[in-house]
Amino acid sequence: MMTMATAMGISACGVSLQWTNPNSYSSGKGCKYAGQSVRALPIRTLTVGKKRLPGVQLLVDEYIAKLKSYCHVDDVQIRSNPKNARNVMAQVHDEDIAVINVITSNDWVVMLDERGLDLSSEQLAELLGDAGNTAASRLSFCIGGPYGHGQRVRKRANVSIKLSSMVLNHQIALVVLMEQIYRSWTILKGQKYHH
Ligand SMILES: C[S@@+](CC[C@H](N)C(=O)[O-])C[C@H]1O[C@@H](n2cnc3c(N)ncnc32)[C@H](O)[C@@H]1O
Repeated sequence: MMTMATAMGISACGVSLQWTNPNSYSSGKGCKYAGQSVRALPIRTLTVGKKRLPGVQLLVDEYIAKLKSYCHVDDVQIRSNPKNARNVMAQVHDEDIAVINVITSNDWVVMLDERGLDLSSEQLAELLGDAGNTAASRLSFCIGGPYGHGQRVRKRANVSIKLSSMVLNHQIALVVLMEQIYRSWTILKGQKYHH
C-alpha cells in the first residue's frame, strides 16, 4: 500500500522528489492528524514583490504573532525584477534565480499558483503534518512575482497549490496563505477556530 510519504514523493533520506499523488489526501472534512502530536517544521514564506501596503504588513505580522505558539514563521520578501530587466521573460528568469538561491536542499517547497492543486483547509493541514514527517528542516511557501514563477522554482517545488481559481495580487495571496496556515494549525491541534 502506498504510504503518505511515498505519495508525497519523499524518500527517507531527502526531500527533493516530486509529490505525485494528491488523491491520497483525505477528502472533504476531517484531518488524519487532528489532535495528534505533529512536528512543527519552521515555515518560511518567500514572496516576490515590491514594497507592501501597510495594511497587508499588519495582517501578515498579526498572523505570524498568532502562529508563534504553533511554529516559527519567517516572512521573506524577494525584490521583484532584481536586475530591472526590460522584458517579461528576463524578469521571470531573474526572479526565479533570486528565489532558487535562497532555497536549500532541506526545504520542502510549496509553490503557490492559480493552476495548482485545489486543497481544502483540512488537506492543507495534512500537508503541514506530512511535511513534518519528512527529513525536511523547513517548509517554504513560494509566492511569485507579477508574471508568476520561473522554471527553476516550478521544477524544485514538491507541490503546487492554488488558493482560488481566481488570480490574486501577490500581497493578497500572502495574507490568505497566512490565514490558512494559522487555520491548519488549529485543525492539527483540534482547536475551535475551524468549524
Ligand atoms: C499576480 S500573481 C501572478 C499571476 C500570473 N498570471 C501567473 O501565471 O502566475 C503573483 C503570484 O501570486 C500567487 N497567486 C496569485 N493568485 C493565486 C491563486 N489563486 N492561488 C495561489 N497563488 C496565487 C502566485 O504565487 C503568483 O505567482
